[in-house]
Amino acid sequence: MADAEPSVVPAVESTADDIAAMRIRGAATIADAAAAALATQADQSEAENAPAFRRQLRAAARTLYETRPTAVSLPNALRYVLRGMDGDTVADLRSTTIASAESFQRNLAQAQDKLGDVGANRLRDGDTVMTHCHSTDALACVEAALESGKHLEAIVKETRPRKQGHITARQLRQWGVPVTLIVDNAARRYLDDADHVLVGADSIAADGSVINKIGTSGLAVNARERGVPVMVAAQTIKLHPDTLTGHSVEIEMRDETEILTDVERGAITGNDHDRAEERREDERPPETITAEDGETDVRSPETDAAFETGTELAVENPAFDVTPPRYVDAIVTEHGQFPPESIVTLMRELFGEMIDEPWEA
Ligand SMILES: O=P(O)(O)OC[C@H]1O[C@H](OP(=O)(O)O)[C@H](O)[C@@H]1O
Repeated sequence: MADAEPSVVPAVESTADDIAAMRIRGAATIADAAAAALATQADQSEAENAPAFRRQLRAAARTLYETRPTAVSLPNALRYVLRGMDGDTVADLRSTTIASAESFQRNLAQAQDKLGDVGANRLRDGDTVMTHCHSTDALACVEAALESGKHLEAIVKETRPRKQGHITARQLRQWGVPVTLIVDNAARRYLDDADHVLVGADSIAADGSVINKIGTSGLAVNARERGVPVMVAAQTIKLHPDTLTGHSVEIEMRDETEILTDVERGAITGNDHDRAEERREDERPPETITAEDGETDVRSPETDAAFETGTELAVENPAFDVTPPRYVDAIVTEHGQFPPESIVTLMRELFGEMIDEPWEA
């Protein structure tokens, strides 16, 4: 019989729920919360011996890992913390794991400050930046520029469906930056007023592709056409090590309810109660169909399809897209700025070729 999954402390479960529901969101913030949750697991573990402690920490990491698939900062955080777990006793394992989580969180904050200084050097006094979504790495560049005395203005894309642009607008206004909020579809029109497009990243692939909030790639293509440079602010925990060995980055598909309420769905389909899973079983075609001549047919994909016609509505809600490196001018990290095509050298230096998944061990 397989061993039961080790229990994880409630704080880990609630952090995982918050990440999945995007109450905790943003790649760096997710990484920070995941490291904190592992520290809490270590602190509150009641494991009786070292192997049991290790199993619990791995289970906690798996619980966090399975929340959202795209931002690589999450597995990179889990790897970092679990690599620091060291010792032969529960006491040693506890203290080293907590120290490792704290060290990760410190590095995260320092990296953001450093990349902010690098990014700020690209911004001139009087520039206008166009932003997409809400990125703490991107905002760190603006903050550093403001602190060095530069005056900036911002055109902030709303960023449907979750409107994280509103968070960006609020933060920029608190810093005294004049903000023009626009709907996503107005971006091309306002690019003529922008000196930079400034975005963050959830993952960066070895070829320099940038995986960021849905809408980034269209913005970058339009910016290239208008001659506006695109700057991606991404500390190195956003570099996706699996892409060094040919893996691609999974794009998260989120629930359609972020786009459509049930009432809106009903208005489109003409059906007030149109959720497929809620359709009453007696509305479905029978398993067998008796034709007028008495012949009996088994229900087929064709008859199912006919039933669906006119009632089903497909809604797709990808959370991220991929911007090819040719549309990106610079990736700004805590190690300096890189043309996207050369980011692979930094990835090799930081990660090597082989990547483990310590939560599976
Ligand atoms: O790490 P920082 O720069 O804060 O955020 C990076 C990215 O994380 C966000 O994803 P989501 O809102 O969690 O889906 C956005 O796509 C943002 O650009």
